[in-house]
Amino acid sequence: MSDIIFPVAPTLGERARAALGRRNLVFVGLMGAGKSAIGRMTAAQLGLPFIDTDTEIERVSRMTISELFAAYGEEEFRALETRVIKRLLRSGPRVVSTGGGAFINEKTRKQIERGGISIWLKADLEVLWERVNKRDHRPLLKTENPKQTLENLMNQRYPVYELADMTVHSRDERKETIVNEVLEAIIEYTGKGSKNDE
Ligand SMILES: Nc1ncnc2c1ncn2[C@@H]1O[C@H](COP(=O)(O)OP(=O)(O)O)[C@@H](O)[C@H]1O
Ligand SMILES: O=C(O)C1=C[C@@H](OP(=O)(O)O)[C@@H](O)[C@H](O)C1
Ligand SMILES: [Mg+2]
Repeated sequence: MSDIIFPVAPTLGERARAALGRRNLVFVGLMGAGKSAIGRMTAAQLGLPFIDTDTEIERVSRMTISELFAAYGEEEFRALETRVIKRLLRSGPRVVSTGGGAFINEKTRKQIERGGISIWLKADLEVLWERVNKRDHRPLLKTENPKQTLENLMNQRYPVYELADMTVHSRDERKETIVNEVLEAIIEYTGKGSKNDE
């Protein structure tokens, strides 16, 4: 008796992986948007390696982000961030989650534009605040009024994040739902004849 082979429809992750091709996927957005968490889960669905640029910076410098800011200041941190991201994007494909300020730095943004496709996780102030409020490892929020600081950063940065190739609304929903929306966004974006098409 011959075996009957049933065709199996590719999963959403497999379809998005095929659409991405050799390109890197780069998460951008404000602190608390979910870049690190959603990036890691997206990489698992795509079957690609994941790297968080803050984790990589901490590994190479053997210091925490807070220690780096305290010892060398934001400018030095940005210079290190630019170098690390440039190196990470040279090879791939992988999923890269950046720190919130990376895409705002023009040099880093150009590298991201050349080295991959970018996705902005866009979130409202209340959602961001609820999430960042729980931890105190973000040096830029060690101010008198961190919620106001976050709002100021939103006003300054949202026009720049708008330049990302894709946008997904990060909100009070299960992380799996957001990951699925990211995968759908990749399929839609690449299907439209995106830049760096393969
Ligand atoms: N959709 C979500 N629902 C609930 N919590 C989330 C969601 N997305 C992210 N988080 C949580 O919010 C916090 C901040 O997320 P994180 O990935 O560190 O953000 P970022 O890297 O953008 O600063 C983490 O504790 C993360 O688990
Ligand atoms: O917004 C920023 O300038 C920063 C965001 C942080 O990363 P997350 O966005 O992952 O919190 C981290 O890179 C650093 O504290 C600076
Ligand atoms: Mg992060």
